[in-house]
Amino acid sequence: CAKKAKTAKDDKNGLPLCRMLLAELEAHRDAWPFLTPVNHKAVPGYRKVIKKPMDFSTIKEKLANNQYLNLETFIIDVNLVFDNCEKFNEDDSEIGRAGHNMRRFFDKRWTELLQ
Ligand SMILES: Cc1ncccc1N[C@@H](C)c1ccc2c(c1)OCCO2
Repeated sequence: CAKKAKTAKDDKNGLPLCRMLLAELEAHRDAWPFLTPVNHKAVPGYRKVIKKPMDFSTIKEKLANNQYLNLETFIIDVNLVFDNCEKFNEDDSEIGRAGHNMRRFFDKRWTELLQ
C-alpha cells in the first residue's frame, strides 16, 4: 500500500506534542477563563448559546483517555475553546481579550513546532 505521508500530524510523536502544547496553554497567564468547564448555572445564557462547550481540563481528560486520533483532532478541540469564547464574549472584554491572546499564542506555537 502507499507509504503514509510522514508529518507531525499523524506520526507517533503527535500525542506527546499535544501534551506539551496543552501544558503551555494551561501555564499561560491568560488561561484562567479556559482552565475548567464554564459553569452554565453561573453564566446565564451559556448553555443555550454554546452548543459544544470545551475547556483545557476536558482536553486534558480526552488526551489521558486517548480520545484524540492525532494532532489535528486535538487542534480542533483547542480551536473550539477559542471559537466559543469569541461567540459569547465581546472582543473588548477581559475574557474576550484573553481568548484572542490565547489563540494567537497557540497558533504561533503549534506552527513553530510543526516546522
Ligand atoms: C470562557 C468563558 N466564556 C464565557 C463566560 C465564562 C467563561 N469562563 C468561566 C470559567 C468564567 C470566567 C470568569 C467568570 C466566571 C466564569 O463566572 C463569573 C465570574 O467571572
